[in-house]
Amino acid sequence: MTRNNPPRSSGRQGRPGRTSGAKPGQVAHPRWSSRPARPEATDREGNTARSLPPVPGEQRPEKPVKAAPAKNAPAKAARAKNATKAAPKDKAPEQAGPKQAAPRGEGAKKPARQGRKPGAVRPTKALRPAQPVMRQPSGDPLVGERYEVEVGPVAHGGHCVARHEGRVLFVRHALPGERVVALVTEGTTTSRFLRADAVEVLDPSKDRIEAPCPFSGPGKCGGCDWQHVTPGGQRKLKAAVLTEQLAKLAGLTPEEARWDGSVEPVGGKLPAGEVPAWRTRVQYAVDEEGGVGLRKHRSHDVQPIDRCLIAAPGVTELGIESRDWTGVASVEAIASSGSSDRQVILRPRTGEQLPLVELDRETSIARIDDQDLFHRVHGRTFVRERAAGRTWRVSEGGFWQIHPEAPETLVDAVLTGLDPQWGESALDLYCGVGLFAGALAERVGEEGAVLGIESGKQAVADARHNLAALEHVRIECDKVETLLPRTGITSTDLIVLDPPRAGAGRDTVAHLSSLEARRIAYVACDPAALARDLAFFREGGYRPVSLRAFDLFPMTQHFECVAILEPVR
Ligand SMILES: C[S@@+](CC[C@H](N)C(=O)[O-])C[C@H]1O[C@@H](n2cnc3c(N)ncnc32)[C@H](O)[C@@H]1O
Repeated sequence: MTRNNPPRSSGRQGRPGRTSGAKPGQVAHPRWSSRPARPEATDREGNTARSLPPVPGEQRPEKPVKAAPAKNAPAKAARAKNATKAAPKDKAPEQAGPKQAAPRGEGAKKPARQGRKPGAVRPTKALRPAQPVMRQPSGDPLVGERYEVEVGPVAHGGHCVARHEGRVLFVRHALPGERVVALVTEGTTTSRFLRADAVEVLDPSKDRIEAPCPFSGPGKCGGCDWQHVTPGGQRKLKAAVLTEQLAKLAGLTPEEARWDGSVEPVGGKLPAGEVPAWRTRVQYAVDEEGGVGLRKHRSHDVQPIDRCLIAAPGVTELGIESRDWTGVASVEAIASSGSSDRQVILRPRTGEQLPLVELDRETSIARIDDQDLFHRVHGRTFVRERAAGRTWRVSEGGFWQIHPEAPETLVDAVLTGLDPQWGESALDLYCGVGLFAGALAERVGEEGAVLGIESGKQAVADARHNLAALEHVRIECDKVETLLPRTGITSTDLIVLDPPRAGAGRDTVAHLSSLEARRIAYVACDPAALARDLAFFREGGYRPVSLRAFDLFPMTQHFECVAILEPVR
């Protein structure tokens, strides 16, 4: 059992965090050394590696420690300014109030709302969450209309396409070839398309099954898209989406993309009706009564649940669903698959104090404030994961693949595709806590060089910690599109890029295409962004020589791809 005992002191204390992961010039591989990397790259706020915030879990000095001697006074002054700016982030967590997240049904009384503390600083306007601008849709509303339709092909986004009297409908909970009654959930007479749910299936597909999850279905939880589909049927849908996106956005057939047309199952094939419990990170929403659930599709409404079937056993055993979370807006549960580490990250409702949390297992607890800053409440500020022969520290807010087998699967696909050689130089872009950088570094050896770029400061601190023993790895903190042109690197042997859902974009792809890499591995979680960027790579003289797709998000529309590109000769 874990209780988030209020922190005793007002801040983390001790020695300073690690400074730069590599000495200037240390990774200057011959092919990069024509214009060496800047000795002190800065992140987008002007911090250098030396002025980055200390690493949680390591100790920090009570007083600011003097930065290492600066080469020039202005840089030193800028660092000092940044250190001052960063100070509020390291503020001590407030004392937790006397409230308790008791098991639901124990009748915990709601304490009175707490007002703003005297002297507390109100966030500036820019820091307050933006209010969505609600546009009044034109035309007459069609929500609630029911149309009998023939369901057409699956589309990117977890729905199928149907038509009714010339109007396009995106229908969820349907399957291609089915005849269904579609209930319109969004749209008007002037909308380009309508959104709808299949509420009655008149002619079912052979891939349809009874959804194993009682919270899945029209108007219910938005977490899974394909609960009503056999595992094989889900992978066929994903393959159809990838085929369509490649054709539409890259002008490529599966053959031209060097893809065998399959989405590979991960973690063994399951019989229809069995749900893989793969989700090692679950973001729960909390309703007005303090009950947890998951968000409904395209809605802030909460679908109360008593269990999420795709949650990993390590998440389920925390017993999150059986507690009263009054005063809390959201609960994120993380169960490491590489260690016994468990972490729960709570976001209190505005103006509410954090309740005292009791869970069914030993768990680290953190709090996120109104400005999205993390505060340690109890235990560690990170979880430890295992992959590619290494232990990885992943701090709060840092990226780690959710499926327990994803890191190994993707590292294997990347290394197989790139076939790194001893002494080669490599870039790991959008490197997170350093997963691919670490795997590449082992292969290229100390004669080689690996540069990782990542914009998240804490992820960078984790990556530097995780790869501290590898002298030929350097991690820099900034946006790829900002830093890469400033590194002075004009060529490299290998590139891995694993961008967020939006992809890398035209300018970054153009820059990467100019680096004369022998091979590029593109790890993609969005098939549309991948296809668009493959078209940009073609403009830059690169073509896919292999493409693989992995079902790393079973029961949902999502999947992961690894494309290996080579220069067109
Ligand atoms: C899909 S994750 C990949 C992380 C890592 N490769 C892994 O597998 O664990 C994308 C990462 O890119 C970072 N990121 C997002 N936008 C970025 C940008 N413009 N420049 C650099 N990093 C960025 C995110 O913080 C995140 O860590």
